[in-house]
Amino acid sequence: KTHKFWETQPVGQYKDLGDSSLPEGPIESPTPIGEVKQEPYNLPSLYEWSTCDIGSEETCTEVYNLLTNNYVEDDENMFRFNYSKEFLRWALHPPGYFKSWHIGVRVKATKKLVAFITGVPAKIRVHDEVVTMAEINFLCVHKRLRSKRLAPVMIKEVTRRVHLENIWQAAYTAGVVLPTPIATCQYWHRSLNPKKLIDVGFSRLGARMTMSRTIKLYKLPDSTVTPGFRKMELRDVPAVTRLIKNYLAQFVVAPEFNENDVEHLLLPTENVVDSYLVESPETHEITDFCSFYTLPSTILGNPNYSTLKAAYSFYNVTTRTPLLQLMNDALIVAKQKDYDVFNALDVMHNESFLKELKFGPGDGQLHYYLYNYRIRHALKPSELGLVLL
Ligand SMILES: COc1cccc(CC(=N)NC(=O)c2cccnc2OC2CCNCC2)c1
Repeated sequence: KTHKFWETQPVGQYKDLGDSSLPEGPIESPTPIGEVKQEPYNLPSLYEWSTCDIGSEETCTEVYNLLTNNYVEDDENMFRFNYSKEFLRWALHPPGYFKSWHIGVRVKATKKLVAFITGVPAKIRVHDEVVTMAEINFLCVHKRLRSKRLAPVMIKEVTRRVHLENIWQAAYTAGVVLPTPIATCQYWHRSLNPKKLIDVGFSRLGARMTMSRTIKLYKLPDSTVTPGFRKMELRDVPAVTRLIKNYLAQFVVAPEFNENDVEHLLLPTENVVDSYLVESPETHEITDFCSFYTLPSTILGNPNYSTLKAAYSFYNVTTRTPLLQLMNDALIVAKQKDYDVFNALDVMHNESFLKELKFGPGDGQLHYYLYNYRIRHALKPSELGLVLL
């Protein structure tokens, strides 16, 4: 497949594959700040750039509506991600965020928001190099404006604005293969409400399986089993930060979290992110942690249901409790909170529980990418300690 745009960018190129003489690390050197293009890239004449203040209720609603109607769908176009407004405010306002990296495209004549792309700053370690990067997300072009080549100019514009803050690398994911993935992950789903999942076509009744047998197969206990398992609270931030920093150190690519990051990203926020920990009843030491974020999907064209309530595995750490048992408690809590499905990628140590906890493989893959940073060999998913929203 020809990638007219990506062949012009500082990313691993197919022609470089196998050329182990190329060093790991930045592909291009930083541009002297005075030489970074000061003015925005040109858009087609009908459109204009519009920095979006997600903190504004009106603008957040415009972004929400654009994504709700035009963002990523599954391969069979049966579901579309339906990020909530509170999720968008949370995802786009991490410590140190730049409003200028929340970029919209509007129709000049009507001011209608028709496209969007975002970046947020994050410290990502690659092997033992900690690099400040932009995490790029929410690239969305209105369905009616597809194949007008808007995406390349939006990617160049967010790159320009990231460069203006003296940041030269980025991380992003996509369901499509571009030059060149640093890792390719499989996604898995654990049914919590199998009857609804089958009704809406997310799952199919197994061969030689009845509906009642299927409901029984996925049944979970009413309450969690690990002694000391409880919701994370503000007072837990220092201990959880220590726990997660130590745990993520084992992966080749992983975020470097400080206490501010942990407080923002992992402290429970209603309908956005849930996190639990195990506090030893004897020593009161915090030994384990699990978390998931809430990303519903609109169900396209089903008469009985409009929304799929999905939990996405986020960061999970064990030092005492078996990961299998901790994750089963996460499933139990998600079921208690009426989620229909619990999704996970095969990153970190997730592979060790997926099959045993009755996850089924999804029908797609999620590819991870770094911009302007070469990694000599693609990573196994188990070497990846980074979960993007
Ligand atoms: C069930 O509704 C869907 C609506 C749109 C797309 C997909 C399939 C899909 N593309 N799933 C994932 O990318 C995925 C599957 C498991 C875990 N995380 C995921 O993606 C996350 C991380 C990347 N940004 C989107 C959310 C499913």
